[in-house]
Amino acid sequence: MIKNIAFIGAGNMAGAIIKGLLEQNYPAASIQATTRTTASAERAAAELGIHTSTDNRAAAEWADVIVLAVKPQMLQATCEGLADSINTQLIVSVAAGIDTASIARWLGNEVAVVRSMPNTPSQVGVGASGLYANTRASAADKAFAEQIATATGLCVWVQDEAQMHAITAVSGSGPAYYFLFMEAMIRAGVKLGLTPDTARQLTLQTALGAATLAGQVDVPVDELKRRVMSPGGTTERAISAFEAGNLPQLVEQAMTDCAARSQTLADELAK
Ligand SMILES: NC(=O)C1=CN([C@@H]2O[C@H](COP(=O)(O)OP(=O)(O)OC[C@H]3O[C@@H](n4cnc5c(N)ncnc54)[C@H](O)[C@@H]3O)[C@@H](O)[C@H]2O)C=CC1
Ligand SMILES: O=C(O)[C@@H]1CCC=N1
Repeated sequence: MIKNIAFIGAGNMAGAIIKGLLEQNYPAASIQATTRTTASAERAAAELGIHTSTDNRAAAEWADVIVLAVKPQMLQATCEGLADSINTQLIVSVAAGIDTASIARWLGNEVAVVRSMPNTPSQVGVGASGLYANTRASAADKAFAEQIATATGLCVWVQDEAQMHAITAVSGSGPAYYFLFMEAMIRAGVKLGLTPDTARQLTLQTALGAATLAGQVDVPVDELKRRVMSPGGTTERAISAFEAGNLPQLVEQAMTDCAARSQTLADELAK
């Protein structure tokens, strides 16, 4: 189904979703976005090929669906500025932390709100989004939010809004963990004598191969790991070094800190 979608904020995340939608042939004429300054609106229009402006209210009034894609710290002021322009539009918020009750309150209460936690691979059709809907959202609202999410990748619904913090820790922030790991592997490959280009190509293809294999065979990831590790061979040494450095515990700590930050944003900004 085609509806008019206004993105309030046209930064990294909105840009990734818009590119993903356009890639799926969603009509550019049915997407608008706003930014804070005229210069950034012009940049976004040139990059995305859609109508942009700095007029949140005009975009909201044009839209059937409003995607809130500003920083969490900007969300309250942005919603309060939009409140008079909200009638029957569906609100989709991608802001980390902030709960649907706060968003509805800032917009005037009787509002259907779907909270989405997408990630930047949405830009190339392999995003992963977690969705939660408030009780005002109809089946049609949920279906449209799901349409946006599935146009850009995989999506899962949660019934307990508190789980959005964990989703942020797994998939919202997750791409950055893999990029950090790739960065480290490329650097180590170069240190071991490869050219930067060769190290990069092999690292990226290996990440893609591992994720594709894990997704396509019905084998748990620990068993897939074991199948790479010949007893007394090379991989065993690498895995031993990761375990000696407590990599699994470090990952757990990082994700616990990430989820806690999401909760703190909610506590601080959504009073
Ligand atoms: N970057 C990511 O990987 C992800 C980000 N998010 C969420 O997406 C939201 C946006 O994050 P990013 O895109 O990374 O930030 P960003 O800084 O790249 O983009 C923010 C955008 O908001 C615009 N903006 C600021 N104030 C505005 C206002 N009053 N009216 C209209 N536009 C305004 C800016 O001009 C900019 O285009 C955040 O709430 C974040 O929690 C969610 C999932 C993943
Ligand atoms: O780092 C952040 O706060 C946002 C939310 C999830 C990914 N990026």
